[in-house]
Order: sequence, then structure tokens, then C-alpha cells
Amino acid sequence: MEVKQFQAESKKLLNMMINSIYTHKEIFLRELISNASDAIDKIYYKTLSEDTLVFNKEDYYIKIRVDKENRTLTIRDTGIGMTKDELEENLGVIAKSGSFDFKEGNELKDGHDIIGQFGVGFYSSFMVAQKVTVISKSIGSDEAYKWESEGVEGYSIEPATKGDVGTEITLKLKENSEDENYDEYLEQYRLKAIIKRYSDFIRYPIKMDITGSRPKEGAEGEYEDYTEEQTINSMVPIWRKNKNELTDEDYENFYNEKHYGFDKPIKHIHISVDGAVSYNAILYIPESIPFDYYTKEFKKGLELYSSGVLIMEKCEDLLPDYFSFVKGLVDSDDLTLNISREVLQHDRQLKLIAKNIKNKIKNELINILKNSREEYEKFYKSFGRQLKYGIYSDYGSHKEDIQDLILFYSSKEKKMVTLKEYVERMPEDQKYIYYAAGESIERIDKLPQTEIVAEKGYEILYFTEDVDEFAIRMVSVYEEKEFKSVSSEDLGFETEDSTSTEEKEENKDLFEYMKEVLKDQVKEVKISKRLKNHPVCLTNEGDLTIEMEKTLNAMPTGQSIKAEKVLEINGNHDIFAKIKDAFEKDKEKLDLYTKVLYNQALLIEGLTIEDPVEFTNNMIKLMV
Ligand SMILES: Nc1ncnc2c1ncn2[C@@H]1O[C@H](COP(=O)(O)OP(=O)(O)OP(=O)(O)O)[C@@H](O)[C@H]1O
Repeated sequence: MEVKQFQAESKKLLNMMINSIYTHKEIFLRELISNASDAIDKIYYKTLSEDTLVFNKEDYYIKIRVDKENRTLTIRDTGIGMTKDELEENLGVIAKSGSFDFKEGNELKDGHDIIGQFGVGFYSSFMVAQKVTVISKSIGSDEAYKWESEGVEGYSIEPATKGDVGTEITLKLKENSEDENYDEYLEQYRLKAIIKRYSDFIRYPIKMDITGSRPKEGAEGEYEDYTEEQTINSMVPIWRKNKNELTDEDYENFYNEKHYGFDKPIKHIHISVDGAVSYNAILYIPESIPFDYYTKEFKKGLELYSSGVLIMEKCEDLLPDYFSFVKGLVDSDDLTLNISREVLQHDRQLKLIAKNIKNKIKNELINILKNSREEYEKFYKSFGRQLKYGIYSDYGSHKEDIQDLILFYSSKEKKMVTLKEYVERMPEDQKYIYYAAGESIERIDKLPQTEIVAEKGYEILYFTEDVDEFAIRMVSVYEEKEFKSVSSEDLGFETEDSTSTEEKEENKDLFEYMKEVLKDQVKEVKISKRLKNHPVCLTNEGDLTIEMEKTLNAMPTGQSIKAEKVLEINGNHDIFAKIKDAFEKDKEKLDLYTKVLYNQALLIEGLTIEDPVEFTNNMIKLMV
């Protein structure tokens, strides 16, 4: 028997195939199954053009067989088969794709798209096999041929016997080594998992003899082994079905089968686009947060299929970070793949799909917000934080996409509201969108700084998450309205100032003295225009607010960043009279009052006091 040499380039290529093209060895099975499916599709096309042939779907399948003793794995198909010449051309020349030529010569329809295009997939079998034997009988031929190769050394072709038309590929697995256990490809559970992962939506049944154990009939407590042929793949890609044929339940079942989550998704989005780029997608907006969602370990991404074959489990480029909670898949035949069937990262088509998907998700979320508020709020509880991070990140470049999706608790409505709703309700004389930041709704409710704004009848948005103020800084202006913290120096409206100029002059020395006591801890001490009932509060000057100070300092890399604080005292409160009195008569007491009031203001803000022991001692001194 003559052993033929692969062409020189083919040899090099084969070496590359075996050693460096693929990231995962297991994909050899995906490649062989895809070839088998292509071979069956080719028969399908033949029957379309030849009246004498009928395509009887039941006759077409792919069978996987394991022989543990001989350490072989066989993939058999009932496809079109190969003649001697075709074996020579297709398997003797690497990078020669009979399938690609077929595609060029036939108009493909009915979603029967041929997968092969590069003419290399077959050789991935040498990553796991020491010898590959192909026995094939072509349609319309009486002869069968055997192609056999042990890799780079070459291949042989000789006549063989085979009953029916089709191809049978037998891999003699490599010996196990220290790093690799090739026996895993003889285990039914492992093969099943690989088939499910990559080839679940191959249109033809992929069958395997599965052995199991079951209770023996008529003999209680006894078990018997059995073997039965099972179809491993689910075959029907539901995303290629017509939306009208599918029920909510179908989508939910698919969500569960794909293990996208244990919850019931809030919404599914089924997209079928035929245009500059054609693709199908099924996306889900989940209801609950995956346990690792807000950790580094979480990886966003959609499954990416090309012609029904899995290319990538998590294609990150398909989702912006702010929609990273979306689950689902995209299937497109228009992607530019590299020969290992990994998608090219800077693929223009992929970018187009991603942009399209982003808009669909955004519109769907707006839809839910408008039409099923309760559901949206449930979703927002889980993923609102991510949306707000999205506004903040990348220097605010995505804010336009997201700002209408965020909600804040409203002081007036006592529920979550959108920025749009807030602005629409604003009285004419109100210049700013007011917000108050704090740990919880309850705490903000009690914040002294909110009093005057609330009294003015203005609505206040409550910022209870650390990201809120940072995100809003990025939004900066919404429908021509700026945001303003209730703690900011200038609230943007006239407040009645009950203190006369003389009074102010009179208190000047007092406040300067108090500022001296507090040193750099505050920028200023002054009479408050905003306090009604509370004795003191802290406000801030400058860009960095007190809430921001808290957040930044809580970060692992947090340096000590301080907001410029102003201690405001309620001039109408009894304590003010006491302070004035102490300024006249007892400076030591005034020192105590000043320190205690400052620390109380810190506590109200939810800030820590630097020296709690001193604070307690000062209190005691004032009490006794
Ligand atoms: N089971 C099969 N039945 C019939 N022809 C086959 C079979 N397997 C491979 N071939 C032929 O061999 C050719 C080369 O296969 P190979 O897997 O190397 O590349 P491909 O499938 O064409 O492209 P890709 O590298 O994109 O998978 C195929 O194009 C096809 O013509």
C-alpha cells in the first residue's frame, strides 16, 4: 500500500493544527460532528435538485460509538460520503474545503447552512488521536474507500467495504500522558457534555448508546444494567423559529435548560434581523442577581453561535458592562471567524450586532418601566446599581443610554421615581433637581439639611447607594436642570434671613472663635439658613460632598480625602443662646459646646468621630 505525503505546506499546517490553533482539545468532536452535519445537508440539497431522490429525515443521523477496550471513538454519518478522489482532495490537502466549494456552487436555503469553510477542522482530530481512519462511500457509488493517517507522516487510501452511503471516522486515541488524559473521550458523560455544549443545535440527531442502571422489574432492591440508544442533542434552535410559534413557557424552559439562571426571567427578547448583518438572538432580563454578580469573578457575555454551532460561551463584546446582567445567545452566519472558529475580536459585524442588541435591551427596559412598573422595580432592585455604575464609568460616555432607566426614592411620592417624572412635576420657580445623600431612606428622612427644601415644597431624591452621587455628577444636567445637594452651600433660592446685619457682625467673633477651636476640621462656622428645628448640621463647600468623602475613604485604596465642611448652627435654637452666653462668660464651656456640636453633626451625617473617648468625656463634663 502506497503511503502518500501531505503537501509540504500541509505538513506545516498540520503541525500547527495539532499544536497551536485550538485552545481546547475537546473541540475536535465539534468539528467532526459539524462535518457530518454538512455531509447530510449536502444530501438534502441534492434531493432538492434531483427528482429521483427523496429526503427522508429519519434516515439521517450521526452516531457516536465508543470502544473502550481498543480505545477508539467512532463518528459515523449517513451523509453524502466521499469518493476516492474526494478523500484525496479534501483530506489529503489541508485547507481545501469541499464544503466551501459546495457553498459557492449552491444557493443555500431553509436554514440549512453549511458550516465548513476553512478546510482544517477535520485535522483537529489529530490533537487527540494517534491514528485516524476514514471509511467512506459516496452517494451513487458502489465502492467504498479507506483513508488512514497517523499524522504528519502522510496518509494512505485503499478500497474498503461499507454497506451504506456515508462516512465513518474512527479515532485511535493517543496514549495518556502526564498532562493529558485522553481516556476522557471514551467516557459517555464527558462525550455527552461536549456534544451538548457545542453541537446541541445540530439539526440531525446525534445518537449514542448509553449504558445505565435501573431497578430490575419483579425483583425488589435489585438493579440491572441496560444499554439504549439515545439522542443527545436537542436539535431545534428555538431562536430560528417564528416568534408566533413560541409561548412564554417555551422561552422559560429554554432559559432553564440553558442554565442561564434559577430564577424566572422578567422578560425575553427574541430578535431576528435580516439586513446589513443577519442574526437571531434570544436575550433574557433576569429577575434576581446571580450570587457572584457584583464580584470580580462574574463574567458577562452572551453565547455566540455561528450556523448553530457554539463558537464562544461568553462573548463579552456583545454586551456593554451596564447591561452585563443580560443572558442569552446570538447566532449569526455573517461573522468573520478565524480558522479555529473563534470570532475575530474586531469584527465589524460583531460590533454592529452589539450595537443593535444594546438598543433592543434599552428599549425593552424602557418598555417594562412604562408598562410594568412593579416588575421594573423588582429588576431595578437587583441591577439598578449596575446601571448607575454604567453612567459613571467611561467618563459618562453612556449616560444618554442609561439616565432614563434609573430610579430614586422621592421624598414627596414616597416611592421610586425617574428623573423625567421628577422634572415634569417641578414647580416653575424651582431651579434645581434636589437630592439628599445618606445611608438609608429612614436616615435621610431625619437629615436636618432636608428641612428647608422640603418646606419650600420641593421634591428631594434620596441617594442611598454609594455610586449615586458619582453617577449624577456625570449626568450633571438633566433636561436643562442641574442637580443640587440639599447640603450644598447655595441652595438656589432665597431663604428668609432672620438675622440682621448687626446681629451677624455681633456673632462674627463668636464664629471665628469656634472655628479656631475646630481648626482644620471645618472651613467655617456660621448661622444656618436651612435649619428649622435641628440645632446643627454639616454642609459642604466645593465639589467633594460629605457622602463622596465617605465612599472614597471606604475604598481599599482610600486615602484620607476630606470634603470642605461648614458647621451650621440654628440661630433660633435654645442652644444658640447658650453658646452666646458661654462666649461672654465661660470660654472653656464654649470649647466643650463647640466640640460636642461638631461631633454631633458628624454623627448625624453618618461619619465617624475621630476621638469617641474625648467626645464622651466632653458630654459628661457638660452634664455634671
Ligand atoms: N463526514 C464527512 N462527510 C463528507 N465529507 C466530509 C466529511 N468530513 C469532511 N469532509 C470533507 O472534507 C473537507 C475538509 O473538512 P474539514 O473539516 O477539514 O474542513 P471544512 O469542514 O471544510 O472547514 P472547517 O475547517 O471550517 O471546518 C470538507 O469540506 C468536506 O468536503
